[in-house]
Amino acid sequence: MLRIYNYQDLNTDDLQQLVQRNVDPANEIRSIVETIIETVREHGDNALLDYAHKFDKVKLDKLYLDKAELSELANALQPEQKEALKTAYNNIYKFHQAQLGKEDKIETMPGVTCWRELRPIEKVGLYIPGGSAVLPSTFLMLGIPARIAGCKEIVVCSPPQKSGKVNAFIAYVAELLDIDRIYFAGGAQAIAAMAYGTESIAKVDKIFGPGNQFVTKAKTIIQSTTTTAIDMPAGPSEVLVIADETANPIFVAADLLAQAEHGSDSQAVLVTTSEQMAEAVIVELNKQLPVLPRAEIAGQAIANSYAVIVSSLNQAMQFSNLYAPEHLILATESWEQITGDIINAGSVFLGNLTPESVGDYASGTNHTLPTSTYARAYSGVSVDSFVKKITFQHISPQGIGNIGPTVEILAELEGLHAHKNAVTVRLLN
Ligand SMILES: NC(=O)c1ccc[n+]([C@@H]2O[C@H](COP(=O)([O-])OP(=O)(O)OC[C@H]3O[C@@H](n4cnc5c(N)ncnc54)[C@H](O)[C@@H]3O)[C@@H](O)[C@H]2O)c1
Ligand SMILES: N[C@H](CO)Cc1c[nH]c[nH+]1
Ligand SMILES: [Zn+2]
Repeated sequence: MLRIYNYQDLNTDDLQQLVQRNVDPANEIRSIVETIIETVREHGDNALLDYAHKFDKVKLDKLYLDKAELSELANALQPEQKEALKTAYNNIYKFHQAQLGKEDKIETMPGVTCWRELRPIEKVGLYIPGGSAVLPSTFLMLGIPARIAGCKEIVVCSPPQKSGKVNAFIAYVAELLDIDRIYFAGGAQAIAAMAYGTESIAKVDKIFGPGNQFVTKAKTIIQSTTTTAIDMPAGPSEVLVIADETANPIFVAADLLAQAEHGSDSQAVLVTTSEQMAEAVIVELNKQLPVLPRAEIAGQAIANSYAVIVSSLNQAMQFSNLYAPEHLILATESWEQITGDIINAGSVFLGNLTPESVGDYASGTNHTLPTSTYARAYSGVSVDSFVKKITFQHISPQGIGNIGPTVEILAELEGLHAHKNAVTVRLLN
């Protein structure tokens, strides 16, 4: 069950150690992933077929499903299941569509005009996890902003299921998003295939999507070794709940377990101003955990998690900013007083009636979020992730007279005379 720490007993080193997660000290995962990447690079589709057999225990006779096959699979859904996916689709679409705001042109000096225009990234690769649970919600979270941005080519990879197919929910989302094919490739091999290209799978410009430690390590490796970019490291799920005496321990325990059930390497942290709250949450965890179908996985994640007792909500926020959680829940009626102090978090859930699960599925925000302290520097996926913002400038006859002398002096002080001359010739002619 949850280990309990007292914030006041922790020194700086203890705190640094406590907030570390998913470390790969002996580089075991790195070395497995490097071998997989090299093998896919050399052997292309054949390597993908072999890895599907080795890791997913599926003997594939082909590497993808096309539109007609997906459509047939999607027929198996019940009307209420389709409705739920459509509601999620509509909310996510609405929230992301609003991110496409147009920027004004700025005249920095008379006759000197600068502005930015969006252009979609042409070829994008979406990774939809499917190891311990198949996540059609992730397909919505990646496919909707890709479509809104206007990406031309969308490659989708997901691990093959035992049936040798994808599940009907994934197939239906493919229909909603008008996707032509889904490739059967999971783990590091899928990331390598999209970064290098294979006989079947096109090389893409940027790879998106969450995944386990193999997927996340592969993304960080290909980011530094190929010309393919990535959205961010979005690894094993995590949540940090800040709770005071106004929180409901039943809700808090349920929220901790919701992320714990993703995987044994997930983490669910409670930071509370009240020792009684910590005890009440542990009582609730003991009630709720054993009846979960994924109790074993969730139990392992809870065993890797902990609670921290703090003296105030401000101290709670200090710890949370250091931890930089993927998901931050403010289980307090005073949430409005502390939201301004949030510095590092992927996505935030305010008050006692806002479960993290709404963001996972259907409120509209994106659930592909930075983990493992990367929320200190990265944002979650949005339409911005799928576009480039290209800067433009135009100089009028009046503008060259205004800006030219400044550039001549700056070029001269850097000793770059050809730069200076490109201005001078315009001023003189
Ligand atoms: N941060 C986010 O935004 C976010 C969102 C959704 C899910 N997630 C996380 O995504 C993860 C999904 O993980 P998953 O495992 O269910 O699915 P996954 O699709 O990420 O990984 C499955 C693949 O891992 C590979 N694999 C498994 N064992 C291996 C081994 N021993 N060696 C090499 N490769 C191996 C296999 O190829 C398999 O196809 C979870 O940790 C979940 O918490 C994170
Ligand atoms: N909580 C996950 C992100 O860490 C997203 C997800 C998908 N389905 C359920 N949850
Ligand atoms: Zn979740």
